[in-house]
Amino acid sequence: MHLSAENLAARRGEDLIFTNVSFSLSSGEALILTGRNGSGKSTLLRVVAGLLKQEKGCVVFTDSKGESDRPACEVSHYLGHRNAMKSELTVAENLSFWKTFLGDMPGGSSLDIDEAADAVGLAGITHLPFGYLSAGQQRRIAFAKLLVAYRPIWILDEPTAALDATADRLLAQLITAHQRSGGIVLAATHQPLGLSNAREMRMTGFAGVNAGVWG
Ligand SMILES: Nc1ncnc2c1ncn2[C@@H]1O[C@H](COP(=O)(O)OP(=O)(O)OP(=O)(O)O)[C@@H](O)[C@H]1O
Repeated sequence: MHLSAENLAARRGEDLIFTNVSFSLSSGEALILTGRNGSGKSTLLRVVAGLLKQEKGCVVFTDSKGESDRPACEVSHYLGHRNAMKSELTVAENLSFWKTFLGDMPGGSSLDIDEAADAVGLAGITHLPFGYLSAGQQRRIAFAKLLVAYRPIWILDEPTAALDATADRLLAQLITAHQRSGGIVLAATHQPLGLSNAREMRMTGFAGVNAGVWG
């Protein structure tokens, strides 16, 4: 399995945010995007997740059979800045929705709702409305969404935002387990995630790009 990006460029509004961004990740690998605020980390993640159309370049996912006919967004979990949960619904209802909506892909397995809540250290509160949870608890449950439906690629934007040190370690363990089972991780962060098999790519925005590339 393989995820690659070739010469990506992206625009937000009128502004060109980056050009010529390439990477290549195989099963079990992680790429951590770092860089100052506004350098384009979220933009790159959104392009790979299929939420934003790139200006140039391409993203290619190749499955374990060597086939590249599925877009990366179809085989990815995307955890953005927002948690994508309904405040009025209980934790169990939110996770059940995502489990049913996303379903599993071939090649891996998922947890049931209680197992996923347990995996993020929040067993026993799945009956509560999501809106009652603290910011860190909400983030943990947003992470549990990744566990209730199998996707080989995890795209994570500031996954540790609002998390305490225990949750940081828990999340690193879950990411590591995903990598060990052959998964690929692409994450943006300002804090070290404590992953072992991870490379870093520092985003610089458009500032360092040579003039003239748009010829
Ligand atoms: N919808 C939009 N329209 C116009 N410009 C945008 C839009 N969204 C983001 N931008 C700009 O794109 C640039 C890159 O933003 P992006 O969110 O990718 O940065 P980032 O590296 O993730 O930053 P941070 O570390 O603050 O999360 C910023 O200058 C931002 O102002």
